[in-house]
Amino acid sequence: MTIRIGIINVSDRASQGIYEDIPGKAIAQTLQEYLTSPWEQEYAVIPDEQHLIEQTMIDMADNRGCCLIITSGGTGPALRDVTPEATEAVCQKMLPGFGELMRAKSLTYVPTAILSRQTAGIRNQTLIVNLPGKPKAIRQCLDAVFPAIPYCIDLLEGPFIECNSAIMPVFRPQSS
Ligand SMILES: Nc1ncnc2c1ncn2[C@@H]1O[C@H](COP(=O)(O)OP(=O)(O)OP(=O)(O)O)[C@@H](O)[C@H]1O
Ligand SMILES: Nc1nc2c(c(=O)[nH]1)N[C@H]1C(S)=C(S)[C@@H](COP(=O)(O)O)O[C@H]1N2
Repeated sequence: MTIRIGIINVSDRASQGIYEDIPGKAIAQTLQEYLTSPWEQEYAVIPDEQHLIEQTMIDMADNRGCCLIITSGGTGPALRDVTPEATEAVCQKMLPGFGELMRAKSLTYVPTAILSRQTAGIRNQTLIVNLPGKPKAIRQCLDAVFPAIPYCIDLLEGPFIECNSAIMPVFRPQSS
């Protein structure tokens, strides 16, 4: 089973070319370091438009076979920040522990971590995880939650993801 992972940078400015797409590239770079299994990426840089975010997530999950979609940006309190709303709209189940853990870890770096409403959820067999848009937040948040992601994808009957244990200590319960 091919491991296909979707990366979506939600940013008005990056999508207009005003910012370089640093967060999206940081996600791809981090996954490249973590995974020893071969994987392919689906990639998008889009503005903070809820309908477009939902359509991009649906396309990556339903048509392009992504077992995992990671978003960056649009999780804060600003008027145009709607990534968590889009995530909830396309998911059947939410996994609030992801947001709780990422905020807790992020709080050790910046007090404004509480401003992120980042969450995670499941659409059919696809796990969707939100990260904040700050480039530094990408690695900090992924390091916190990625140990549980391969097992989550096992439970969704997706592909078996193997990682470099020195860089990413994945945890799978013994009984699995
Ligand atoms: N390429 C980048 N270089 C430097 N900082 C960045 C970059 N992309 C994002 N950031 C930082 O992360 C923050 C959040 O970015 P994000 O794009 O999610 O939200 P934003 O500030 O609301 O941008 P926009 O209004 O364009 O959607 C930015 O305000 C900025 O401080
Ligand atoms: N690890 C980490 N988390 C972080 C930050 C950060 O710099 N590092 N910035 C916070 C800030 S300032 C905001 S406004 C929120 C939301 O960011 P977003 O709208 O770019 O998603 O993420 C928060 N979480």
